[in-house]
Amino acid sequence: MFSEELRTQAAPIMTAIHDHAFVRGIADGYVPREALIFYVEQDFQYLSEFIKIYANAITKLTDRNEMKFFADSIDFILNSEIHPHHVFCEVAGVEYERLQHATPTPKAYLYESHMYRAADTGSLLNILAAFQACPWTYNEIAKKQVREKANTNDNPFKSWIDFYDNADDDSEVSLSDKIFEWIDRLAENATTQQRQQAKQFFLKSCELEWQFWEQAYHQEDWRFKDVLNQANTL
Ligand SMILES: Cc1ncc(CO)c(N)n1
Repeated sequence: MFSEELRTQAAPIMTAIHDHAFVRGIADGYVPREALIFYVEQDFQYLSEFIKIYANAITKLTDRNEMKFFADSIDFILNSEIHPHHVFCEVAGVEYERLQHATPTPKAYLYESHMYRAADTGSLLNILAAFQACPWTYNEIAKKQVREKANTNDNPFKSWIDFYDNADDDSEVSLSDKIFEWIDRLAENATTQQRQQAKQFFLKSCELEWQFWEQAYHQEDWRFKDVLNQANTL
């Protein structure tokens, strides 16, 4: 199965994500305030781009069920995925509304551009492969932390963990499993070269997920951020 190959090859990246200080911090109930704020600022922008890319993907579809999948995903980001952001804001003691105006950092910009590049190929397999790192890695993080019983009542991130553990709780099959099934169906009719290209999109997205935690943890920004900000006000 193609999706099994994807998971196996991404395993070292997934392990590094589980072990990342930010992700461990969620399990342990402590993440530095600056890291939480930086994450929410960047993730807010990232998810807005995601909505646009999903909307764009709909234009490549003819099947109503497939359209519904992307429409539901947009709805999920707009109406549900604000919850985990609120959890981080509450722990950091900042208002969410204050964190919605950031300039995407180099790594976030790279990840967003990578998604657009996948969408530009016009191949649904590439688009799904590039997107899949997003629900897959978060669901894996949450499932592992639930197995480790990290979601205790005294963990301030309990409801973040529970959210991504049950991100799709109206069904037995998780959202990321459904996407892997869809990827497998498309891969059956793809050439070896097309599968390789999709794999590159998936694996790079997995690394970019790791990079996203990393840049937030260390607040890695543009070296000349003041130049960018100044140019905005002129
Ligand atoms: C960067 C990133 N990846 C995945 C998710 C989960 O949807 C998220 N909120 N942000």
